[in-house]
Amino acid sequence: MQFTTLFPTALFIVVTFFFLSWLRRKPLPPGPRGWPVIGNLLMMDQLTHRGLARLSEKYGGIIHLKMGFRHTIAVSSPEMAKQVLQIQDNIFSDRPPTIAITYLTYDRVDMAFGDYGPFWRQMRKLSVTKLFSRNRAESWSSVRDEVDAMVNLIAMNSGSPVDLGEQVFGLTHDIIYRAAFGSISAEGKQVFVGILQEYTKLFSAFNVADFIPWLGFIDPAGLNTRLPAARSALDRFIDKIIDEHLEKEKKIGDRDMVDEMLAFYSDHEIQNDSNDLQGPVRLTRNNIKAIIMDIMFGGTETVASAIEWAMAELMHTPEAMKRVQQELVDVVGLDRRVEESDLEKLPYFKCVIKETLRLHPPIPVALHQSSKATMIGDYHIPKGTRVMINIYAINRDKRTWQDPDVFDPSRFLHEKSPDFRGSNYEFLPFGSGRRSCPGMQLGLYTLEMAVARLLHCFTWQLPAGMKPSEIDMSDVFGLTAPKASRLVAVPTPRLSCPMY
Ligand code: HEM
Repeated sequence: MQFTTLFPTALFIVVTFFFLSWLRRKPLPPGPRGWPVIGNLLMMDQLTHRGLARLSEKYGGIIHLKMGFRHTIAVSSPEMAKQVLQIQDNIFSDRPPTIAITYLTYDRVDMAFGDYGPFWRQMRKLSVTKLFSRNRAESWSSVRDEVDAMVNLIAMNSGSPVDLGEQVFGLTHDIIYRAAFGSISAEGKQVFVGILQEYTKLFSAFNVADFIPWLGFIDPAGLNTRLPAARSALDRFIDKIIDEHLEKEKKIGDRDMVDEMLAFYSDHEIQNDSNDLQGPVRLTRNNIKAIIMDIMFGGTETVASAIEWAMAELMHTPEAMKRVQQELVDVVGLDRRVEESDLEKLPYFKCVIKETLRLHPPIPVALHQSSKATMIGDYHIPKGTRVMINIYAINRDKRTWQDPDVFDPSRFLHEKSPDFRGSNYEFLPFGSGRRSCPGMQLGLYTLEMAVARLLHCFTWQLPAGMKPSEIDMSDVFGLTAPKASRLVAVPTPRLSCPMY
């Protein structure tokens, strides 16, 4: 056959093939129509837990948005969450790499932001067995000591309004700072909290280059200078701590999280795509710094916001407050402090904790990414699609929960009520599957000890005749969803034993 006839025939076959596969391709999930090039970028301010919940009422449990060049889906029903977190967990366990995250985590050499793979599995194993394990008694004792210190401080100010929000955010910073670095230097903590706050702002800042890469020169938030400044501040701070730790050998019982990681320290740069799962774990300075930031992000705002929400919901619902405080009197009495061993004997208190995590999941939207193209139901999900799992919307799904927006701890008294350990997809405060929270035990312990002691040691009143219905119950959306305004209340001691 001559070239002049061969070429058009081949071209016809190729074009027909692509046209037919395009026709056969399944549709993307439903969602609002976007504009050419920018897609749905103008809806950016609606992509909060509440905004996405509203969109899902209109379009269903899975919706598609095109953010610039990026396919994005939002999952807001238990059935769709099960698809992503269990049935196709192997495909949906990557994390979306934004420019800020990649830079601030030294190219994602940590656990929380790294993609699923052999390196991530090694980091996860190290975290679960060495850092967050119940066997690391030091972390658990730092929780008890710091909760006691907070209660003592509040007792000294009894009768006057206390900014409970500020107290509990300070508490979780102290706990994690001490568990990570072994000390509680006030000056060091202040510098570190400053770095942490800037990291939080940078992680959640909108950067148009994440969606349309050639628009990177538009930088209204000044990210191009703020990112290097934030990372250098962290380098200066943690390098000094690592050097100090390397100089001092510590006994097993005195080891903090940095000591635990330094046991795997290597000066040589390692490949984070290494397939060598059998070989020993080796950590560079950058790994250690990035993992410390995971622990700080994972363990501070999440727990603090849950403690503040529990207290706010109880003050907003006086019958629930009365019932939980009566249970503490009946089970523990008023002549000693509530201890860890009492917690299992406090069924209503446990329900208060669950109901708080249902209404106010500390991470309202979990972010994942697909590693290859797949199908969910009849919908096509392209490779590299960003997935927003709307835990907030799932925990308030009308089909599962009666009066979903009402704070009613007794709904969890029923034997068959869902549990939060990851196998009930209608209640997911800690996520589920491979990327679920590795710090759940430590987080729950802190949350329960702090709330139990605040409720047992004091009665709480609102300041200056304020009514429960006047408490501001709105939240702000970021990596977590804390109360928009701090909870202020007046404590009166109620135990007969000395408080400080
Ligand atoms: C009430 C307390 C807490 C809640 C509700 C919570 C919730 C969550 C959720 C929803 C995720 C994401 C799951 C997903 O992407 O599917 C997560 C991940 C994570 N959490 Fe927690 N968390 C809490 C406390 C903690 C604590 C105390 C730590 C550490 C000290 C921690 C460390 C982490 C880390 C490192 C990840 C990332 C895991 C990975 O990507 O593999 N969390 N947490």
